Amino acid sequence: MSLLEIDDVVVQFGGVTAVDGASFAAGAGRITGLIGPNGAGKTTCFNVISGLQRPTKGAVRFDGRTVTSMPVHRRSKRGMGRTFQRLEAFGSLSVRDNVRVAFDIHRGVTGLVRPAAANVDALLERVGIAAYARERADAIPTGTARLLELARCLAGDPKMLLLDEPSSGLDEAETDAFGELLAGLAAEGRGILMVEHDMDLVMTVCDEIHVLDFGRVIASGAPADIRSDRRVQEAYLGYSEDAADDAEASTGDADPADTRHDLPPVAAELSEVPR
Ligand SMILES: Nc1ncnc2c1ncn2[C@@H]1O[C@H](COP(=O)(O)OP(=O)(O)OP(=O)(O)O)[C@@H](O)[C@H]1O
Repeated sequence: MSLLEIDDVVVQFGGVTAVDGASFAAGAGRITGLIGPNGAGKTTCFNVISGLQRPTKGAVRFDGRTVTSMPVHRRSKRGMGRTFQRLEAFGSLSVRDNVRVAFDIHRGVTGLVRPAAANVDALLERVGIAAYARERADAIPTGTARLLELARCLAGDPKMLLLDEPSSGLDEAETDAFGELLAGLAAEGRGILMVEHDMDLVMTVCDEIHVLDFGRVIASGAPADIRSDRRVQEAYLGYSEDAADDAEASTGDADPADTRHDLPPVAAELSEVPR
């Protein structure tokens, strides 16, 4: 049994089916990617997993227990931590105080017992933002603010981290360091499930990837399998490379890949991932 299991989840918003019978799992000690084109249902799945959205149908199991109807704070207490696309830190507090408050919140302590300063500073150091400790949270760059979100989440010592576009705003060197940080967190036995548009990062760090399209899981597997999966290529590119080769062989037409500069960045990146 995996640490996190999503079983046949459906979410309908009026006439819109955002998630359409999705089932997938994410294990302890593993980095699992949840990818898919815009509007595929990734954020809605995250909301169902973390408890912000009640599914129309289906179940979520976490750490051996069905949590489908469990409120957000109880899931959090059981070891589920989440970061958001929008940033949640207290803007007027320093980076260090934001992490200090997160320790307090997770321990249910308000002001009476302070977390050891060493714990706060060690966490800032670990996620790579110690240099910003004294800065106001609303004055730091977006990428750094995302790392602050992660630090606040880690203050709760979660078994499972749900990360929504964690690398956006990071430059290449910061993204490499972030990938190493994720690998270290997984090596400690934490499960990581992340929605991420940076395909290089996803393909480098994930042990397993689930691909959503129109609310359905269209492929699950190791990065190498996902890269070459015909349905995934079709979902991102509008055609598969096998089909393109077939068409070229029969008509002599130009390779449709020549039009890839018109594709959204994520699709272009997927097509450029080395095989
Ligand atoms: N509260 C809502 N009310 C109505 N429709 C919604 C709502 N939330 C999401 N949707 C629709 O559900 C579908 C899935 O949206 P969702 O945000 O989960 O996709 P996503 O894969 O996270 O997209 P993106 O990569 O652009 O963030 C979309 O068609 C979206 O417009």
